[in-house]
Amino acid sequence: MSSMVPELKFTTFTEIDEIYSTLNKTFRSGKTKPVAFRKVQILQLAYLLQDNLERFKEAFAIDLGRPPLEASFLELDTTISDCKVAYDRVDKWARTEKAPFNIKFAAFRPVIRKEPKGVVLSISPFNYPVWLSLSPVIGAIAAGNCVVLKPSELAPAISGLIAELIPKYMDNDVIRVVLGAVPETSKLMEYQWGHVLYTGSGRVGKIIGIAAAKTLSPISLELGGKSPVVIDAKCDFKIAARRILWGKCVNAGQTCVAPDYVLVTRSSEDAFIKALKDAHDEFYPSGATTTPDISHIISPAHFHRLKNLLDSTSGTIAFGGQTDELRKFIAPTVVKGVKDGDSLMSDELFGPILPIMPVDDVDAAIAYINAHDHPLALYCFSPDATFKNKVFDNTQSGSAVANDVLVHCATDGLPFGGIGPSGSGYHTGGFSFDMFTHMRASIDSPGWIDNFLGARFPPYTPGKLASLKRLGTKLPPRPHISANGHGLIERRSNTKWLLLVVSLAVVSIGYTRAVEVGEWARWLKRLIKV
Ligand SMILES: NC(=O)c1ccc[n+]([C@@H]2O[C@H](COP(=O)([O-])OP(=O)(O)OC[C@H]3O[C@@H](n4cnc5c(N)ncnc54)[C@H](O)[C@@H]3O)[C@@H](O)[C@H]2O)c1
Ligand SMILES: CC1=C(/C=C/C(C)=C/C=C/C(C)=C/C=C/C=C(C)/C=C/C=C(C)/C=C/C=C(\C)C=O)C(C)(C)CCC1
Repeated sequence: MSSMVPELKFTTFTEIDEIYSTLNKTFRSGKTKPVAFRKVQILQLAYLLQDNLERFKEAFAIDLGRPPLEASFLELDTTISDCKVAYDRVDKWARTEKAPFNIKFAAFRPVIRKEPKGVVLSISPFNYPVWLSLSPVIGAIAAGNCVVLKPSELAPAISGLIAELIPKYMDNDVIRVVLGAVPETSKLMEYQWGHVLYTGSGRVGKIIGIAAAKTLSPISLELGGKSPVVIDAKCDFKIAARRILWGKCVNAGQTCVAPDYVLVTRSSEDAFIKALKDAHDEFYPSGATTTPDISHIISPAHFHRLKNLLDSTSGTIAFGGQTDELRKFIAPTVVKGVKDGDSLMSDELFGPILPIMPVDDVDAAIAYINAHDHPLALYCFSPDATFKNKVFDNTQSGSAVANDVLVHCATDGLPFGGIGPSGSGYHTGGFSFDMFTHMRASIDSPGWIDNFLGARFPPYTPGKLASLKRLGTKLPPRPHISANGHGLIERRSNTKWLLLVVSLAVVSIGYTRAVEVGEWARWLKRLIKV
């Protein structure tokens, strides 16, 4: 490890106890409540990154062999941008919100107070060790919480750097980093938390979910899965191939929303693979095995997992396939003719291997997707709105992305999250703020309301019941259910309102006329007198 990168020293259990108790004390003191305090912390976090870009890039190279461009574009810039968005919008996010106007309840002056949940915990994975560690911290701080961050032990250079810099830039009584692996995370999960955000594999997600249930800590799970790509034979293969190959090769495929596999019609399989090969040769003109533009696999265990999957496939390697155990390197590899049940189709790949599964048509592609867990992302490349709608309307996934990959994660204003086995809960921007915020319902009831609501008090009488019934809800007309089971909602008749408007118009015109006639009559009278 470079001399600039600190050694990873795991946090002891005694220190974890102290951290939990200090942060709870801080939260109870109300220190994190003023929005101005939160904004200072958010800005400090942005400068933590901006002042140390070179150290972070170096740490990325150590942990993941990550090319500096990918480190900047995908993580450092994205996280700084998240800080700026939160800094600019937190005043608005944190503002007490009025409930939608409803004449029945208006007198209560109902509002939603945006309150922090308390001391929250974020457990992050190795693959995007800056963005997935610090972006949730931004949301948690913006929402006025105290935070414990547990970054991944598999990315020791980045996690160590974060642990070194957080105390230098941020309030140590409000945010702390716990370094460690399974024992330290298990210890953390013994406490009750205002909220737990877990980002990582579904396997560990289950363990964390069970632990959170024991203390009734609310939890969001950001998990993974196999994100499919559906290719329409009519799409521009050159554009589709470049984008898909980029999404597969970025961070050596170790991206939760990486395109996992491609579903393409049989007749287009070869043409699409040719487009992928052209993109590959354009990206890596002197070959993929020597390029500095591909990250390495995080650990020997993951390298061997991927190599075993590749060795056991029944598909044919169209290109790539080179591996180097010493460098934990796997070349971008496209495997053609992959069938359901293949080793490459069993689990999320999380590596630079792209299986191509030929299908008869788009219906077969949809059927395959629906027979498996809802993915974190579903990609569809097509110029045709009918094709895209067919794919998206008949499937479920965390996100539905047409004609690109990955960039939706960083698209301002969109929630990022899975569905079912790919996760629950949403983060980034205002969605992170909401995740770490308690929406505290609040009303202030005036005394005079009992003139209308006094009937709620015992002794209960038929008269009181009838008067409360008058306040009840009036439903629209009952829907007509047709033979095929579909319901038809009858349009509510507007005659009543029309009659009211017409009568008002008649009365006001009549009145004006009457006034005018009166004026004329007075004028005539005066004339006759003269
Ligand atoms: N949905 C998302 O936003 C998202 C983002 C990135 C990664 N992921 C998923 O994360 C996975 C890869 O990341 P990973 O390998 O670092 O995940 P992981 O589940 O192995 O580890 C994540 C975190 O959990 C901790 N952990 C591991 N085992 C534990 C245990 N038994 N008990 C308690 N804590 C434990 C680790 O220390 C780490 O901090 C992939 O499945 C990927 O799809 C999801
Ligand atoms: C330049 C001008 C203009 C155009 C601007 C445009 C078109 C800007 C487009 C920017 C885009 C598309 C940026 C995309 C960024 C995508 C990123 C950073 C993706 C990040 C993905 C991540 C972090 C994935 C993470 C996955 C994880 C964590 C899973 O494990 C105009 C046209 C506006 C005019 C002015 C000039």
